[in-house]
Amino acid sequence: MSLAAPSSLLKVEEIQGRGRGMVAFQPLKAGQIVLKDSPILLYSALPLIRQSLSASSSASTSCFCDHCFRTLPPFLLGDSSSSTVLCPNCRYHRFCSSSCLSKASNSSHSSWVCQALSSLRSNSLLLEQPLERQVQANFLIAAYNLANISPSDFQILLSLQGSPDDTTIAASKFLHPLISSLCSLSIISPQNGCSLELTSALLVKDKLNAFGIMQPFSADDDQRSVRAYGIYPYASFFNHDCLPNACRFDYVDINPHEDGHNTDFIIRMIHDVPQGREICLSYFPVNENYSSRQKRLIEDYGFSCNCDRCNVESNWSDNDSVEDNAEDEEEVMDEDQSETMEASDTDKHALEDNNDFPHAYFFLKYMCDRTNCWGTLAPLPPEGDTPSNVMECNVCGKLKSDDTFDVDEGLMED
Ligand SMILES: C[S@@+](CC[C@H](N)C(=O)[O-])C[C@H]1O[C@@H](n2cnc3c(N)ncnc32)[C@H](O)[C@@H]1O
Repeated sequence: MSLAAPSSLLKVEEIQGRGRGMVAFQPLKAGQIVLKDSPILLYSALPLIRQSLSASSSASTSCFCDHCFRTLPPFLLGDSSSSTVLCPNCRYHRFCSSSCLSKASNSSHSSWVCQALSSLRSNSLLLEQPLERQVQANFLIAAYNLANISPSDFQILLSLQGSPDDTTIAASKFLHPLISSLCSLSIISPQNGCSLELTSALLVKDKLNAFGIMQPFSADDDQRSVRAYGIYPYASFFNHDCLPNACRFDYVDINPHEDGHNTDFIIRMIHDVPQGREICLSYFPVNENYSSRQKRLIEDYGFSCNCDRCNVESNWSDNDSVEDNAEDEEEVMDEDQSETMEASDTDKHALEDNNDFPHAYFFLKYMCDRTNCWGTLAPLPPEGDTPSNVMECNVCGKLKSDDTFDVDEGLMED
């Protein structure tokens, strides 16, 4: 199944050596929103049996809504003032409202999912497995459920990039017998069957295409964990670049409660690009060094990166970090250079010939400087033809003006 073009701004094209990718269909402006996407499938990144939030037996059984993944307030048994609701069947999964429970009962927490997850929670073989295997089980339950509740979305999932490799085949050899023994899997997915091959194919689609929906940013926590994973049908066409020209924003826990779009993504341009240029995201924070990026890209996504930045950094010693080099560059950059860097990325290439670290401008201008954040900054959307000079961090949400002075956040709320 092929998806229609996601918007008039982008088209999906075959890119040599990279499969499909997203290409600018017209010149794009810094801050411009080029895509809004909603997940076709979401699943929890937590272990099958979650730790309680406190040692008390009356403590919460989970800390996110099991449908929209909004953060839930602590839940005390017997507290009738709590607006959160438990699934009346399993009494385990919790939802932020009766409306979310009702939506979930017809979709993400169907009676099949409810029974399947309950049986997995009593499977000692699976509970002894590492977290990754348990989360893959969560995914497979969600994916086979999708086959039943939305066959067209299931076909979209199957059409995403990825063919099974040794790792996913090994995982499916363990998981497939477990999942296929669950109550009437053949009823849930009649037209697709439930073969070992299908389970392997699903696992690799997930591995290469799922986006992590992170815990809220906290300056005290340098290891933000993932609360859930989602499959986004259009956003999964973006290829990776270690110097991205667009970045992903989500407004989890911020989007209005009722609208059902808590986990939607917005992709915004970091800077101007001309028509025909490929639009790429970075699949992880841009501060990682060359060897750790290459390792992640090979292990998690099955390719080695040969982007401009990797070509430069492959010659650095292992101890060099972008921060060290960016600081060195900051000292030598004069006013004229800074202005050049605000211009289009055609100008960027002019800078490249002269520096050991031609991409220093990116880290100075587009990397958030808040402790433990490592987010990327993109301008707010332009108003008409007028570009915004306010940059927003896609991790901590900090707003700052393009000339690096913090913006009064009260003023920004209007
Ligand atoms: C989320 S998908 C991106 C879209 C994908 N190219 C497609 O055809 O659907 C991720 C996969 O795209 C490919 N890919 C992404 N960025 C790449 C890059 N910079 N160089 C080579 N392959 C890349 C890898 O196969 C990766 O596992």
